[in-house]
Amino acid sequence: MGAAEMDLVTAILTRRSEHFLTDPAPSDDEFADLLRAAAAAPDHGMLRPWRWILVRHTERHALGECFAADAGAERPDEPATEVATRVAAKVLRAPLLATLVFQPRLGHRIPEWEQLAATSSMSHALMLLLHARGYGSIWRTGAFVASPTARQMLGLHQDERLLGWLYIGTPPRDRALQPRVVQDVTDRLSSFRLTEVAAARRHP
Ligand SMILES: Cc1cc2nc3c(=O)[nH]c(=O)nc-3n(C[C@H](O)[C@H](O)[C@H](O)COP(=O)(O)O)c2cc1C
Repeated sequence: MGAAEMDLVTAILTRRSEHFLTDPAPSDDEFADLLRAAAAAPDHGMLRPWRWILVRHTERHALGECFAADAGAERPDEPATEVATRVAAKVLRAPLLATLVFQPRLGHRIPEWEQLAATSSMSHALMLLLHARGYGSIWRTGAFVASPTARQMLGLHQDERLLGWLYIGTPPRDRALQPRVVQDVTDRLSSFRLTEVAAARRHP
């Protein structure tokens, strides 16, 4: 990883979900390289309870057809062919669709929610690393994470859960890299004071 890459605060504040992405996307080797770094995210028990399935090129169309097959059943008011065309085209919004699969170790001493937290931490780290390299990404979920057709085509096991897709590619060239307006979240912050506990005990 090059030292010239963006500093951490800049990367965090300038990363945005990118809705329209084009070539180039990272190669398989570059993706693996970034993933090795992202996998350093905190992971209780170091279980790495996840895997990625990369979908590119014409394989995207096969995924789009899975989405269309499942969407058609859910939208009876719209003509089926229109639904199919619209939904199938969604996969063309980026050259690389990295499928995030959660593989919880069931019955493990590390609870499932902690495994999910570790997976989410890794995914965010990966988005930041992609951004620092000049790529854009967006984590997309929606109803298709439950698509039985997509699950079957991608070869998911029964205990695995689809957490969605990182759509990855290059953002438009004129995309301004403005740091976002930092939100005040101090209302989500408090400091515990022992004196308050003592007061509550005295006056319950
Ligand atoms: C788990 C997860 C699922 C998401 N699913 C979608 C989605 O299905 N469609 C979408 O447009 N954005 C999706 N997003 C992106 C959020 O909408 C986006 O992060 C949010 O609007 C804030 O924008 P920002 O990432 O540019 O800060 C998802 C984000 C996360 C973390």
